[in-house]
Amino acid sequence: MRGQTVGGRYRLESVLGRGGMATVWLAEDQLLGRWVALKRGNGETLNEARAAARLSHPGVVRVLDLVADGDRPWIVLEALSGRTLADAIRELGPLPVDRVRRIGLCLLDVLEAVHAAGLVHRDVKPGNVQLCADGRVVLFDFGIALFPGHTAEAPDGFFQGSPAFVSPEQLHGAALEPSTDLFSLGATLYAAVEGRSPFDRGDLFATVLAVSEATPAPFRHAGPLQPVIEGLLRVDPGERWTVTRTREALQAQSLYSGRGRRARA
Ligand SMILES: Nc1ncnc2c1ncn2[C@@H]1O[C@H](COP(=O)(O)OP(=O)(O)OP(=O)(O)O)[C@@H](O)[C@H]1O
Repeated sequence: MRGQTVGGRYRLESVLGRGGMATVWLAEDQLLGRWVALKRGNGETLNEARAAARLSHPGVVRVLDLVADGDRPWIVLEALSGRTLADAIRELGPLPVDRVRRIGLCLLDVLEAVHAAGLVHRDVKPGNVQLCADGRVVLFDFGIALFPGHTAEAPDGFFQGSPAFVSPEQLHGAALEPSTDLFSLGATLYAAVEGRSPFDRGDLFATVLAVSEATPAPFRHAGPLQPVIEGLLRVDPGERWTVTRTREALQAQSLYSGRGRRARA
């Protein structure tokens, strides 16, 4: 497909990444003379475009256009630099506690904006978080985001989400609140600081069981982040830490470690 022009305007240049459902291309917008990312459509495309388009936040991928070409739509997104958090974990192993704390604070801001817009993302995981070269931490892939008043039911009845990062209530098909994204944030921060998924047990049944009981693999590297992650990984959404509580805890730790650094300097 390289060299193909989509929608009479976007020339496909190279593959930026592949997900379970889609290949994302770097393309040149020949009208405006800039680089963009093009994601070939599937059943989720309209949902994804509409959800992300509701938001204007530096931590949310920008939707630039939606074009029809042949039998499928393509979604045109800002081209993000850097790599996904999943790639960073794969390449570097457990990330430093301070870095994960900063990533956590950025993602809390993003989720606050997502939830304030009435959306639930439902697919927060390291593979959907981009660590950009300019320091931005960006959440993308709003393909299964839930709009207010819509049920979580997949059109074809199949489960939607990534089993190792969804919340217990998402697994059980319960009504979803913003707190479901906070559980997934906890699993994402665990993966970043521990270098492995908290619940992935190699086979689907064991993974699903571990998520339902919210029993993460033992902590080894999280240090002061452990109680915060445990607060996010509460099975009961009513007991789970909120954005505000998590932010306060992470900010208090930043202040403390900042003082520590100054004291040592
Ligand atoms: N705007 C973007 N800029 C740069 N790279 C991107 C962008 N959007 C996606 N990618 C890359 O493409 C890959 C696949 O994208 P995405 O996760 O949206 O596809 P998907 O098939 O919906 O994923 P999933 O496996 O979660 O269903 C990502 O992992 C990322 O590396």
